[in-house]
Amino acid sequence: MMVFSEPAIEQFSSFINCRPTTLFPQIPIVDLSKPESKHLIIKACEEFGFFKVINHGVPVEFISKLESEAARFFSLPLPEKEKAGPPKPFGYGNKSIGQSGDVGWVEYLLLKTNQESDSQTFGSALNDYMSAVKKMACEVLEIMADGLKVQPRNVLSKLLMDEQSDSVFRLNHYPPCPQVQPLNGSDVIGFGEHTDPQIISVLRSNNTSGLQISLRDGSWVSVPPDQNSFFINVGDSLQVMTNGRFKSVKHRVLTNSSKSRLSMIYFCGPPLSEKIAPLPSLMRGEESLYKEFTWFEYKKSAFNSKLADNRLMHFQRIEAL
Ligand SMILES: C=C1C[C@]23C[C@@]1(O)CC[C@H]2[C@@]12CC[C@H](O)[C@@](C)(C(=O)O1)[C@H]2[C@@H]3C(=O)O
Ligand SMILES: O=C(O)CCC(=O)C(=O)O
Ligand SMILES: [Fe+2]
Repeated sequence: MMVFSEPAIEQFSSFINCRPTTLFPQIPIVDLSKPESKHLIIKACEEFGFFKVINHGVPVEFISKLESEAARFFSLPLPEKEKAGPPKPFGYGNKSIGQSGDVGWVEYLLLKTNQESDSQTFGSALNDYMSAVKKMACEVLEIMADGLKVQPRNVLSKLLMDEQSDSVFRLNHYPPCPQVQPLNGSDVIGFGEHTDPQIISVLRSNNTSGLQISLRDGSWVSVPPDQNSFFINVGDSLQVMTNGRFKSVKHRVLTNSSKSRLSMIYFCGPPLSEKIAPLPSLMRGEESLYKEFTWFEYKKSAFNSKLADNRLMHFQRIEAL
């Protein structure tokens, strides 16, 4: 059972007034089985830093098995869930996100990706799902490299394939938040606005709405949920690797008044020692917009920041501003 009680919502400070919500019907859809996918991916990353993937090859039974295991986990009594340990860096958390005081109407589980899980809770469902999603993420990154005309085509995907890859997996559960209506139509924040620090994030959710992305003009649009597809976010690291040609997408989750949302996200990170810098073949004589740094340095700084902070700001070259 979820631990959020009625009085808790009154103390809960994360409300925003953001109605009416605009839908995002023009969301780019990339069919991975089609040759034009490379052009569509580049256009989507340049325009939105976000797109939806169909014909992804992740077996539907892997998805539904993990979804039902996750739903079972989140329905356990709190002391059972807390046996997963606090989310510092891996474990179960609720309401509190990160170490800098952010809160959301969410409970979650943060998990390692680079070692076979012997989880009693999830059995083989976790490994099956993560392996299939990692394979699909590599395919997306290879098609992206083709679209960018950078070689070798595994220049990005090899960072995920590396044994030391610092990827993270996250299960988020947003219980229904029925108290929303009386509060003057305000929305309760499930997960506050932020960009993801990694290369790309691969998100799958059940059919409950809530995810919003920010467009280049600063407006927020709601992403219609689609449980049969995956959504890809451009992260800060890919912004740097493309020297700002792609921008990491600002996104957030608002709670739903009647349905719970369950999302599973694979955050594709490089090894800690990896230098995050623009890909040389993308730099036609231009200067890097960013200082040199490793993923370890970026992650350390990111994990000390607030969710909504512009984390890349500290790594921009002043001369290039
Ligand atoms: C407030 C925070 C939570 C976060 C670490 C941070 O200090 C800033 C980035 C946040 C984020 C967003 C994407 C992923 O959900 C996440 C696991 C990550 O890598 O960066 C979270 C971090 C977290 O929840 O610990
Ligand atoms: O749960 C979601 O749908 C998105 C959450 C998110 O953006 C994150 O965990 O970084
Ligand atoms: Fe995110």
